[in-house]
Formats: sequence, structure tokens, C-alpha cells
Amino acid sequence: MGEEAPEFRVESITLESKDRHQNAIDVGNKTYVIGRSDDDSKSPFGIKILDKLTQTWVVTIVLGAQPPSKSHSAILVNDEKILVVEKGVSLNDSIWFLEIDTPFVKQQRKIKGSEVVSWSKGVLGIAQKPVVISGPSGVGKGTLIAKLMKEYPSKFGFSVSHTTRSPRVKEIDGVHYHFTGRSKMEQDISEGKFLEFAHVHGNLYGTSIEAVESVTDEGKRCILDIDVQGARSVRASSLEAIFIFVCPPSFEELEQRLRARGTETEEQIQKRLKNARAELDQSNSPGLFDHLLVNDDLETCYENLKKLLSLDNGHEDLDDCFIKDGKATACYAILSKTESEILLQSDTSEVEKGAAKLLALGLSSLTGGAPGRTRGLKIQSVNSIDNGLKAIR
Ligand SMILES: Nc1nc2c(ncn2[C@@H]2O[C@H](COP(=O)(O)OP(=O)(O)O)[C@@H](O)[C@H]2O)c(=O)[nH]1
Ligand SMILES: Nc1ncnc2c1ncn2[C@@H]1O[C@H](COP(=O)(O)OP(=O)(O)O)[C@@H](O)[C@H]1O
Repeated sequence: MGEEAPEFRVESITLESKDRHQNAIDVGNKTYVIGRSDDDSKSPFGIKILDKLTQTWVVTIVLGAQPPSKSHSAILVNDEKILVVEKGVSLNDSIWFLEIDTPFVKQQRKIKGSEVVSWSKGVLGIAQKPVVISGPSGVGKGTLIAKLMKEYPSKFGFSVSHTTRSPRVKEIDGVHYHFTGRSKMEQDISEGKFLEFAHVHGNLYGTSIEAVESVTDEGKRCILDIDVQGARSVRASSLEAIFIFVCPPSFEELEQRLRARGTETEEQIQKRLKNARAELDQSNSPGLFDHLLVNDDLETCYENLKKLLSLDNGHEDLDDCFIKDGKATACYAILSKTESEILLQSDTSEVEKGAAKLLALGLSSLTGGAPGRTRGLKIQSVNSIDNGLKAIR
């Protein structure tokens, strides 16, 4: 959670501050003041909003992971978000969006009854859609996912959920789940760190935004094993995914598999079976699941799952960006803007070291956004100012 500005009247504020650590952006009746108020690089990266009509600071909740606290430049992209470009960090870490009025921010404003803004980190290229796998306990979701991860370790990554349930004998913290306490998890949920959460079989389960984004950042396709309530929440979120429901061949077979697994007490098995009936009923909810898979013979089901995944035409187009070395330190500042592109200019000293003088940042194919990353950024180097002007015309 970010800094909360106290509500007090201000007679005037100096918005044209030369302080390179702070920017002021006017949007309608508000002024967004972004950055540190002093030269101390350890001080937090603050956001303050001034209501220009009443000349008061608005108490604001800041959601999302924050940019590194370096110097930056900022520009309004549209009514929904502000682009913030950090200097002195790697290019991969330098592009951020402060969402001020996106659908997510509007929803959070309603929920929290307070002014809300949210950070979303900009990421080059488009990732493949995550895959949500749901189905009753004991149907074989974990078995299918384990097979997929074993056969394609570099293609798929598992979204490690948080849960308040106790670990089973062979489960490893951080691998199968992040095992956590209820109050800590509830606190993180209230701070907007979770994409979805649900009470399942008497425990709290949830997918943190970081769990999904860290898999996608590695260039892998993310697999989520979540219950039907979670699938519904993800459907309603900004995360575009493919939704698969795994059914048992019969209820008796499901019961047998649950018992044979031997990981639950009789009481827990009964609870899981009762919930299974409700989940099976919901699998036909209109518009919820894209595919139903029957897990009768394991190998046949696995082959069908693979077919479904290769049918999807999501694609990684990381190759169509010019900048391959996103890890090198970047010292770019915003130079100008059009509808679809923003031109970034590098420090002279960095240009002498071989950095491109100008970069064109394409904004036309952005996807996602808070509470996760903003994807689909395209960056191209531009050889000269003349070309740069052509690029932004
Ligand atoms: N909504 C939601 N459900 C989850 C999450 N992680 C696991 N689940 C679901 O919680 C239920 C119980 O999972 P678990 O305790 O591992 O038992 P199992 O399904 O019997 O193996 C399953 O339906 C999972 O799909 C999560 O992050 N969010
Ligand atoms: N097609 C199948 N036929 C028979 N047993 C299966 C099949 N798929 C999974 N199993 C077994 O059923 C049990 C439950 O599977 P699991 O993957 O743990 O289910 P889930 O993750 O959906 O709760 C495990 O012991 C697993 O080995």
C-alpha cells in the first residue's frame, strides 16, 4: 500500500518544480504529483492527488508493486493512465503505467470507497494466454498438470497459489503452494495483491498477481489450478485466459480416486464430495468454461488436453521488438507523444556508450494492465531525430 496524503488545504503548490524526482500531471480537475519529494533515494515513490477545485489533497490508496525509486519522466497517455519512464534501471524495469481511471481502478474505488490509483509495469511483447484448470477434488487436475510440466518444462509454468490449509506430506512450501496464515493472507488480499481468492473446503485459497506474472515474465505459459469460484473471478478480471473444466467419468470413480489418494481424513473426503456435486453442476454455467475434458483414461485425457492447448492461437511475438538487450541500463526520458507512439530520448553520455538516441514506444497494442502487467509494448530504435519525427507523425 502506498503513502496516504493527509487531507489539508494548500494555498498554492509549485507544480513546475525542477526537481527531477517529482512530476505533476494535470488531468481534468486533478493534479497527480508523482515521485519522491526529496533527494533521498531511499524515500518512497509517492503519489499525491490535488483536487484543484477545492485545493485539497485527496486521500489516495496506491495499489500494485511500485517502480524503483529513481528519477523519472512522466506523461499522460490518455484519460486512463500516465506513462512513467524510470532512468538508471534496466530497460525491462523502466516502463510503468500509473492507472488513474481504468476499469480496474474504477472498480477498486467503489470497493474501497476511496480514491485509488494503481501501478502496472509495462512489458515488451505479448504473452500466451494463461490456462485455468478447474474440476472437483480428486478428478486428476494435479496429475494432468504435473505431466504437462514434466513434458514441457520450458513452455509451461505453474501459478503457485497461497492457501491457509496445512501442507500434505509431500508438499513443498513455495512449490505446490505458499502455505500461509489467514490474517496475513487477508491483509494481502485487502492490499490488492490477489487476482482472485475463494473459500474452498473450509480454507482460504488465492492466486497472487505475482504468481501469474512471474511465470509469464519468464516467457512461459501460466497454468492455474483453481476452483470454480476462482475461475469465475478470473473470467471477470482483466486477465484473458483459457478455461478448462476436468470431469470424472462418474461420481463413484471420483470417490474412489479421492480415497485411493489417501491424503484426506474421512471428514475432509465427505466435504470434498459434497462440494464436487456443486462444482459439477456449475461446469455448465454459460460462458464460464471454454472446454470440458473427461478424465477417464489418463493418457487419453492428457492427449486431449495437449490438443486443446495447441489449438489456441495465442502467440509470443517477442521477436518483433527491436530491443533485444532489455537488461542493459537505460537512461531514457520522454520527448514527445502522438496517439499511438511516445518518443524516448537517451542521455548524451549513454548515446556515446552506444545506446540508441531515440526509441519509439508503440502503445497501440497494449493488453492487460492493473492488477497485473501491461503487455504488448513495442519498442523500436529510431536512428535520427528526422526519422523519429517521421515515426511519430
Ligand atoms: N480459487 C482458488 N482455488 C484454488 C487455488 N488453489 C487451489 N485451489 C482449489 O482448491 C481446491 C482444493 O485444492 P487442494 O487443497 O490442493 O485439494 P485437491 O483439489 O483435493 O488436490 C481445488 O479445487 C483447487 O483447484 C487458488 O489459488 N484459488
Ligand atoms: N485418469 C485417471 N485414472 C485413475 N486415477 C487417476 C486418474 N487421474 C488421476 N488419478 C489419480 O487420482 C488421484 C487424484 O488425482 P489428483 O491429480 O490429485 O486430483 P486433483 O488435483 O484434481 O485433486 C491421484 O491419486 C491420481 O493418481
